[in-house]
Amino acid sequence: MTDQATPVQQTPVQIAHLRKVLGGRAVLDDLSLTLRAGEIAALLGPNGAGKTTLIGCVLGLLSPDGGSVRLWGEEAASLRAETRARIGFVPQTMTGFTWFRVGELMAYLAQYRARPDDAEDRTWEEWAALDPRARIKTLSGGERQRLAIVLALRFGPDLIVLDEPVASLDPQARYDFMRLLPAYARRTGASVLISSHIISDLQDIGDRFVMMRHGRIMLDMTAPEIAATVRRLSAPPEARWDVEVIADQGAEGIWVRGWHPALDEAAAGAGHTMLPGDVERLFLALTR
Ligand SMILES: Nc1ncnc2c1ncn2[C@@H]1O[C@H](COP(=O)(O)OP(=O)(O)OP(=O)(O)O)[C@@H](O)[C@H]1O
Repeated sequence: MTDQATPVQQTPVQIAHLRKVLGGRAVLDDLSLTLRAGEIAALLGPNGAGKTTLIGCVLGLLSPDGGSVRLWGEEAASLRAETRARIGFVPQTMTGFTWFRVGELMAYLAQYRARPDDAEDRTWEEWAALDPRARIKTLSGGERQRLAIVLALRFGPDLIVLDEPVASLDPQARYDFMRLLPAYARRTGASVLISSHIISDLQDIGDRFVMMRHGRIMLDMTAPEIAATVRRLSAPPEARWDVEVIADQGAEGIWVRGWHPALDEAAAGAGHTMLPGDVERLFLALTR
């Protein structure tokens, strides 16, 4: 999706025709995606779909083999330091820094950030509830993940990139985090790109759902768009309905896009039973 009205310098992430080859294979292929200011994009895809590779390209850790990745108009792989300081990244698992104590690492990394923000510091530190004197090597997996989240968010980033951030969190921490994160985005106007396999979590917070498979984007829609324009039909649609088949599950049904209410009567008359689109069912159909 592109937005002609928004200057590229104000567009947090603009990816055009991205191609990334790893191990002699195109892991990302002709992938285009735009993330606007204040938007939360949920990145969904089965194992190996290319989500982490895409995130690596957004963070400039991987260079494109084709196409471009721009953050606020700058090439992701060669951002200015002040632009890089606007990004918070939460990795799948936090490795390294194990010899530090929690409080020491926070203080150390604080020196490198452009805009310390005491209020944000407190919000996230209270959520994480970590002992600042604890050595990182003694933290549990979930506690390390809390630390990774605090380190990424406490300095008020304008773009937050999270790669499967909640898998190791306990239910209460995950529940609270999934409320704090969109509240932060609303409060600050930050944009969020978050990947997770826990679709129910993303359903509550995502403005847009970007579904990937085999290195390509299969679908990029908002939840209301999915509800309004996607249907599962019990039989193939008639050609004159002018809808696009996006997944054919045979006896389980056929998913179409481009539905509109005027077709309801025709479908009922032709004996179709219909199921409205929802994020989880659609994802499962598209990635089966
Ligand atoms: N350095 C590499 N060399 C070769 N292939 C790689 C390399 N890194 C990743 N891949 C392959 O690229 C594909 C995409 O991997 P990626 O980690 O981006 O997927 P993912 O969607 O994040 O998966 P998951 O949900 O399992 O974390 C996989 O098939 C993986 O094996």
